Amino acid sequence: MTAHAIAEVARTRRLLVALDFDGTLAPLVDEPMTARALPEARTAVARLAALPDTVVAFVSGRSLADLRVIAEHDDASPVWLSGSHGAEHWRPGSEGASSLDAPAGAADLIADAEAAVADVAGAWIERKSFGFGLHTRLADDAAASAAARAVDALVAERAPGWRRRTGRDVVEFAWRHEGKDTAIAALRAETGATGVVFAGDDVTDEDALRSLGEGDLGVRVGDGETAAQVRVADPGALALLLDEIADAREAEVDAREA
Ligand SMILES: O=P(O)(O)OC[C@H]1O[C@H](O[C@H]2O[C@H](CO)[C@@H](O)[C@H](O)[C@H]2O)[C@H](O)[C@@H](O)[C@@H]1O
Repeated sequence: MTAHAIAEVARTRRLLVALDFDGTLAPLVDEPMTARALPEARTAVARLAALPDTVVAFVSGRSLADLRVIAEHDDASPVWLSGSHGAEHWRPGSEGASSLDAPAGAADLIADAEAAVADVAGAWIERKSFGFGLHTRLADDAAASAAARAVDALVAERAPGWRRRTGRDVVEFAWRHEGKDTAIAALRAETGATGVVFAGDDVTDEDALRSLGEGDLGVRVGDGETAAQVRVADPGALALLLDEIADAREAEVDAREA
């Protein structure tokens, strides 16, 4: 099944390989800014991005600026970026500036969320381009629930229109409502892709996976319900799969040029 699906998508005229970052290219870690893609994932991404009619994009919930740091991404990179779940973009040759115009009261709300969890062991607030995330990876279950209740109550009262998303030991709140489906639609249109590979590990990645169509390939990394056709165990297994896609795509390019 997997080999057949890879062979099919690799034959498409113009291929977009869109990849979630945390938990997909990079193993999850306790301190978010220390996350890095596995070396073998970096190698596979570089192989794919160097091929003709093949575009690689990272589609992440991270703020764009943070994504560029952890992905060790610079202005010379051929890798396209969608950050903040599709609300921020960087394209090759662009400046990648985002308009962050926060709604009234956002700064006070985020400061109050920080104060609300300051004494909860293992809980902390990540400030993001369009809101914030409550992290509880290092909290026990009771503390994590208490922190979520406190923050949920604040947002319900002061910003009921903000989008709430759950992830791996994180609850995020954002005044922008784009999802990874939006990111895939924009990337598909801008790249002229005729086939898309998307891989992700988390609930938010399912927005992208559900948006895929005929001729595309969805990959779920790890456990959990999914709309993906293919599942791999972890980022190491995903790196191997990306290498297989690169092999198949190279063969396709060679055949076209012969
Ligand atoms: O869409 P992604 O690229 O998967 O980003 C989703 C969130 O990733 C980060 O949090 C997650 O990874 C951290 C580092 O491994 C981990 O400590 C945390 O428990 C995970 O939830 C990031 O901090 C969030 O802003 C992203 O939205």
